[in-house]
Amino acid sequence: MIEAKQLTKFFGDHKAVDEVSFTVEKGEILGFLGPNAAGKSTTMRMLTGYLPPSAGAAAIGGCDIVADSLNARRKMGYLPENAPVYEDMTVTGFLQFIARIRGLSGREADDAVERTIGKCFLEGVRHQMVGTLSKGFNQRVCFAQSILHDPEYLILDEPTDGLDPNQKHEVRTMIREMGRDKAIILSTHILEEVDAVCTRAIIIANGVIQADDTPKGLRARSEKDGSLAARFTVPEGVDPIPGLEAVDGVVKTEVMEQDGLKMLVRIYPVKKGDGLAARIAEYAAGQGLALESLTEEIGRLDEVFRAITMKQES
Ligand SMILES: Nc1ncnc2c1ncn2[C@@H]1O[C@H](COP(=O)(O)OP(=O)(O)OP(=O)(O)O)[C@@H](O)[C@H]1O
Repeated sequence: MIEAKQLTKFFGDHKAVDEVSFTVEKGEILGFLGPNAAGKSTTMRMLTGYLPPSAGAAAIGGCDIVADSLNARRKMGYLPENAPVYEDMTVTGFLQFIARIRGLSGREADDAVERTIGKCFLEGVRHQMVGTLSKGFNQRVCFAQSILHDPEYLILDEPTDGLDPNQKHEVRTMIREMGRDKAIILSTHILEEVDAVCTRAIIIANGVIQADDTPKGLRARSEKDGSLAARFTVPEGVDPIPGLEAVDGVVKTEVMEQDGLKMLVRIYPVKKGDGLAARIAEYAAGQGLALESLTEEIGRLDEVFRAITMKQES
């Protein structure tokens, strides 16, 4: 388990991280989301022992990151935001160097390097100098060093930053696979990454956790989640809105589009999933509204993210 207990960090008078607490179990992939300067990297640097907390504590697999730092670091892989690499080494040479730092030697080190080169799709550049790699391949090498010793716990600061769409897809697939038996935290600005990879997400703003939920649970916080989008044509001279608002279980409606007699109306239910769509369809048929489509909306993470983080800023 990765455990953060009231982690707090001051830089001078500025409280960058404010009593952040959470746990991540094996089998979980936690997305760490937040606007710029929210405190994501600072939290990760404290979790990995690169930055001492001003208050609070962190433990990796039961080892305190300050009091039992060496054991905690052995158990984890860390991909920092601007990961340092040795530019004048070849990719293979760099990974062999990392293997030695991780205490591997001989056959064990060779096997770990080969396995990682395969996993991270680095075969084609294995003899190239790290300093001459493209940004995306450089990021893959950084990722490779974090998983070389097959750690139980992984902390990844923006792991797909700088990758092209195909590479992003490959790295996400890899993270998902590794997430089956490891505990993983990844920070990202990309909300689709949360849907693609994470089993849970934390939204942090101004150093404080604002939400900690599954992607589905976060989407459900959107006002639009569970609302109905009804597209229909009304008979000449008919205003359908008062009648729609009087249907049992409707809170309010919102006209999204109107073009002559054609309308798109959003209908908000009192309670999600209580069969309102059937009642709306029945009402439309009774009133001669020609219903073209009636769909249930799914809340969007970007709306929830904006609502949560903007509220914090204002
Ligand atoms: N070494 C430091 N000295 C002083 N202030 C710092 C230091 N590191 C971070 N900060 C400040 O702490 C706050 C949080 O920074 P942090 O890098 O953790 O944010 P972040 O959420 O990772 O942002 P981004 O998404 O932009 O990478 C910011 O206001 C930043 O300027």
